[in-house]
Amino acid sequence: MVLSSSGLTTTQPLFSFGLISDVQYADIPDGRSFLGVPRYYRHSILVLQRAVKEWNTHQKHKFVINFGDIVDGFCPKDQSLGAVQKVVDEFEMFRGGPVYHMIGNHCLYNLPRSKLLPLLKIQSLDGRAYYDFSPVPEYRFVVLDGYDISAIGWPQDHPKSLEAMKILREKNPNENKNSPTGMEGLERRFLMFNGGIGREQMEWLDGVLLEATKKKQKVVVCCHLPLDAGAASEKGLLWNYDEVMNLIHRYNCVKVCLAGHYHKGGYSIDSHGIHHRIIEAALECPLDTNAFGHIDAYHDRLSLVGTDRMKSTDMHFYPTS
Ligand SMILES: Nc1ccn([C@@H]2O[C@H](COP(=O)(O)OP(=O)(O)OC[C@H](O)CO)[C@@H](O)[C@H]2O)c(=O)n1
Repeated sequence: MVLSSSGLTTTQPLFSFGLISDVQYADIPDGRSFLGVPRYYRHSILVLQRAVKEWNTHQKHKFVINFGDIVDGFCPKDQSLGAVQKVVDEFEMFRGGPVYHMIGNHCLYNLPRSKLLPLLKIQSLDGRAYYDFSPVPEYRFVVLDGYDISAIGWPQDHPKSLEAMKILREKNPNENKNSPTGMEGLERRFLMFNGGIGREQMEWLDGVLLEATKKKQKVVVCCHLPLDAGAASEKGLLWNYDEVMNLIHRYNCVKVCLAGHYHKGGYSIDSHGIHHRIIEAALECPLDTNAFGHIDAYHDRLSLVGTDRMKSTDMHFYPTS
């Protein structure tokens, strides 16, 4: 406990970290999404620069998490490598500790995993992009690879690509597999710009949650793709979000799931008391507006302190026996 400037006692967080999502930078003029929402491709890197400056000013953040889609799919392909490097370099200006990246669909429109993962410093075998880390003994972060089973990012004849195309052919009747036309409700998630978690990653997740439970750690699950329909459009959900959540619900250790992809942002608490917070996109910030923030982590809650378009959210953990 410390005394605040108002004279009230406050509890110090165990640790803090910065967060930002969907920078989707490209050196191209402003444009719009498929559905007509304005996108500010050049301004988004300025949002990131302001974020890093603020995180450095705080001098308390232990690390930063980038929730994916570092560069936009409209980035001219001969500029992809340079554009990703340019955004990574901006993240590297963070002085407090490591920056943890995850991959999104727009990253994969630009570069194959073999080029992308080293640039994002995601150490992996065979192109896998899932990992975990524990910044303090009380907490564990799990970063999922939502494009493990995906029709983008793997060579066309790769087993994971073939598995993804099979799912899309079975689930999506449209010729354009990015289109949800004629699909109903939650089935609308079976779009090519989404993906799924494969069996091996599910087994790995099971092992991490078991170990975290034994160590009495609180777990924060991070994925580019949202895991709860209450917090995002069904068109943005992980294909097998239901299987992943069924696994997570078998344990009591996961307290919060954080994601990007659904640019508007969102928030829900699911039937097991797990908080789902979707992070507002930096890409959709008009001139001189921002969408970044930081999270203060306590024993009993995560408190997201957002800037501008990123809403602040207090996530108190559901009591477990
Ligand atoms: N009905 C649609 C929607 C999109 N597309 C094409 O799919 C590609 C990806 O779309 P985009 O909106 O850029 O994807 P984001 O990751 O930025 O956003 C995801 C959603 O917001 C999730 O809720 C792009 O080439 C679109 O033109 C399409 O063909 N048909």
